[in-house]
Amino acid sequence: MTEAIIWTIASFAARDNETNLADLNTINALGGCGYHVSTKRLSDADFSAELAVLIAAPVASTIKIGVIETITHVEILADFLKRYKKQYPEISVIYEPLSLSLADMAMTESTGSMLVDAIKICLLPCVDVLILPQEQGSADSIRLFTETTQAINTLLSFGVKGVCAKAMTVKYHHDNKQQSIALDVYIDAQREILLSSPSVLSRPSARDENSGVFSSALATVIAQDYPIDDALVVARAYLNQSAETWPNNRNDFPQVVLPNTVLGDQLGLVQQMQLAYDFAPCDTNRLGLYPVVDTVEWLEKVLQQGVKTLQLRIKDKTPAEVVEDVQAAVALGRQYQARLFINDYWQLAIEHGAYGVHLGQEDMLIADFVAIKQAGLKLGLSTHGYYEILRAHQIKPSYIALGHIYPTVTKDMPSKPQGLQRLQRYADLMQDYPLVAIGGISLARAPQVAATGVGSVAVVTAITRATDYQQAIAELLAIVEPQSSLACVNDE
Ligand SMILES: Cc1ncc(COP(=O)(O)OP(=O)(O)O)c(N)n1
Ligand SMILES: Cc1ncsc1CCOP(=O)(O)O
Ligand SMILES: [Mg+2]
Repeated sequence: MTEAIIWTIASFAARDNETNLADLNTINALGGCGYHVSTKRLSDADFSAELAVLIAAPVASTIKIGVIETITHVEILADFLKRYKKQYPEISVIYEPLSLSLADMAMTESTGSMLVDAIKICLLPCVDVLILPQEQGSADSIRLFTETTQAINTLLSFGVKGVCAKAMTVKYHHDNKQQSIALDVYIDAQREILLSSPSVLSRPSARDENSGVFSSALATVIAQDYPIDDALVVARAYLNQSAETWPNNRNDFPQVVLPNTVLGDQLGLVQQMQLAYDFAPCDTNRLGLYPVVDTVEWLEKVLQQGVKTLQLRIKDKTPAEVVEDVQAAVALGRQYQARLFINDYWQLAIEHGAYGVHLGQEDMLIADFVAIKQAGLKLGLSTHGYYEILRAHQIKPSYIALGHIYPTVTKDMPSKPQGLQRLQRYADLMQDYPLVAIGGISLARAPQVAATGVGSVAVVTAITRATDYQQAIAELLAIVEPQSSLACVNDE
């Protein structure tokens, strides 16, 4: 893994050393390596010279910008960033101007401040993520939320790629009591993310919101190649804790706000999803070896080798053609007392009484989760990182699948492979769940995957393309289920 290099460029009117230290501590705590340029009291020529020195430092993965005090510094920096981004298009620029408010920044006409105007015109088009504090004025949460999303959309029109309005205090009603939470709202062209955390007052150990630590944390996580949604979640968890380590306590992580929840309803989120919560638990937290196959013939072959968790994943037939396969699959699952999951075809799974269904993130928008839950089927959900794991956790499925761990030839994946370190982090964070690792897991890789503590390893080609599938299953079972008791599971 290449080193995560973060450059920080800022001038602080007060508390310089304290703030710079907080930045660098954050970067170190989260596994990055920071290089800092302080712009304070620098002449324009000296500022340009400092930036030229930075060019000689190791290439940045992300650049964090804090307070920039003068119009010419803004112009010099914007010019520098434009040139640097041309040379290194992968680089991300995170900007947290601290003293500027969302409302001021989002004004379309001039604010009367030439500095703010210069920031909007010159700097924002070079910025990937702008982080602004939310004004705490309104007692009406829905209005505050609506105004915030409008302000963010205005800012996006200035050319910044994504905007996060951070730690907005939202009051809402739950169980006849008024609750107060801190809400982060992030919007870019592809996504809108809402994260809720306990209010700052109820978290005495939380870090100072106005110290620039959020953007340093975000920059450091992005520098390690985490996508923006995951980086937001980790940065928020870091702010919510006091420890100077990568966050790993679930209490510190935010909750993803979904429609059909008390908070989601009160924020006026549109209900596109038929969501249900708290699915039937699996009969074990350790689902063991989990072959995923595309024919009834393969189901029977793996069942004959003692497999107790398996999935029928058919991608090349019409729904009508699949009916008989699902029927036969359910019958086999019963005969072998195995946990049979049906991928995608949740209606057929309900109709024919499968043990469970496996669905992906996109299915959350279209599948009827209420019907799946009411039918008593177990639900497995795919996830591809922190954000999706927390989103799945809101629904409390029967298991969470974590993927893809290694490159896979079986499915075109839009995301990058997670790798073992991330898998270990997810396994530690979600250890109370049945977890399934999937994607590119070969016989040779299975021991390291199992050692992360996930109770189940799902494979396709490790079995279906093995020269001797029976031997492959025996060896995989020995790795994943060393103390397998082969308990009956369908006699409930
Ligand atoms: C155990 C397990 N994990 C993940 C997947 C992938 O499911 P999904 O995201 O729905 O993608 P498709 O399999 O439908 O292509 C899975 N099937 N099983
Ligand atoms: C269905 C699926 N979802 C994520 S990776 C994957 C395919 C896993 O197949 P293989 O074990 O052959 O990499
Ligand atoms: Mg699917």
